[in-house]
Amino acid sequence: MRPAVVYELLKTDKETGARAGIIHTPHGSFPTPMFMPVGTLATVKTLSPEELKEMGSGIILSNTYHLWLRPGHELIREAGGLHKFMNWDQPILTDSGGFQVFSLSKIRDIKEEGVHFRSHLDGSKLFLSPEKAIEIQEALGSDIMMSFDECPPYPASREYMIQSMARTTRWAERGLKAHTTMDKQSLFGIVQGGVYSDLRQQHAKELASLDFPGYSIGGLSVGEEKHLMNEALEATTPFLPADKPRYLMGVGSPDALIDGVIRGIDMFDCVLPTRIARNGTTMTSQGRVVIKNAIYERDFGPLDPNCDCHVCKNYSRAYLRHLIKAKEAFGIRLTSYHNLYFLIKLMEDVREAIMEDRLLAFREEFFEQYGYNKE
Ligand SMILES: CNc1nc2cc3c(=O)[nH]c(N)nc3c(CC[C@H]3O[C@@H](OC)[C@H](OC)[C@@H]3OC)c2[nH]1
Repeated sequence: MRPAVVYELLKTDKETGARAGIIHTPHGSFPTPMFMPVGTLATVKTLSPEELKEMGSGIILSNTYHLWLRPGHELIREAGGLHKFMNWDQPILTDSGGFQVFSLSKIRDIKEEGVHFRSHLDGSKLFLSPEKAIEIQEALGSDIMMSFDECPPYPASREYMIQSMARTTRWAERGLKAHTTMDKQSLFGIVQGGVYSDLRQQHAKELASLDFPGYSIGGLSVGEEKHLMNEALEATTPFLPADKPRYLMGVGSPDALIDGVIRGIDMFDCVLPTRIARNGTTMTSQGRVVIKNAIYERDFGPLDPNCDCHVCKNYSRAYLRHLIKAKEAFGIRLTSYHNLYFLIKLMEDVREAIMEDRLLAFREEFFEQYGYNKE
């Protein structure tokens, strides 16, 4: 079966094994490494599809769990699918809902057939399974779908992890069977294993043998220390096929993105840039700027003098500070736009460094400028 998602590897950085490539999907192609804006409820909060295209966002995310509960996947199917519903004609990636069940709903009961839980909206009884997660994502018309998995709580014992991984593999196989109703495959397997390197390697090999068109690395960015995430990646990516994309779920901050690319990751998502933007915290080439800080009251310069986004070219720190303190919606739009632009541009700069075999030098310089080395 020809997969709908095809990875084209263009270059591997000589020093690190980091990759530059292109991912082709039914709704178009995008360059990697790529940061993917999160649009949980079928909108990247406060920003329009036109603005997302303008900033270079090649693909956005939406969330199966949330859209299933509200407005419902059948409604979106009747609307002609998620692309039409939200007026986004480029690639969309959706999660399987597993993570949200475990992170949002209090009462849940995990069984072999799936997870019984209550809606976090109205407490109604719900049931999510590998087959149901495929049905919802196909109704949405997602270009890249996630297998239904368990993202175990952190920390989890080895015994729990071994049982959970085995069930996640069985669920992944059920998803592959349920998914062939589409004429092409666009389902990613999700590698678990917590912070146990041997389990990470084992699960990567297990899922690699199922020949998915792409692989997500789950179970991370759940509170573990940065070095444990990096070690988990080092135990995982070498055992995933080099000709398939790797997506690190829920990551993240500028340093974690660069360190993930160095360890063979191609795709990232995180709510961080839009979440911190809502209280006026921004990412700039000189590190974080918390715009509500009084030092910016009469700072009529750009948010980031090294950024060429329309926010940094047209608005001052003093104006942004005024809007955020006044809780003006336009202020949140501007900080959200800039933060997403910053991470998408960072991935473009990283991609260029890979093409020129100078990623470690880039990392050194970026960390210095951003102020990471001061920590
Ligand atoms: C923050 N740290 C983090 N670690 C994660 C680990 C997993 C995991 O092991 N399995 C699954 N299935 N999902 C995970 C997710 C959720 C990503 C989604 O969560 C949504 O963002 C909150 C977004 O939905 C638009 C995104 O869609 C792919 C994680 N998020």
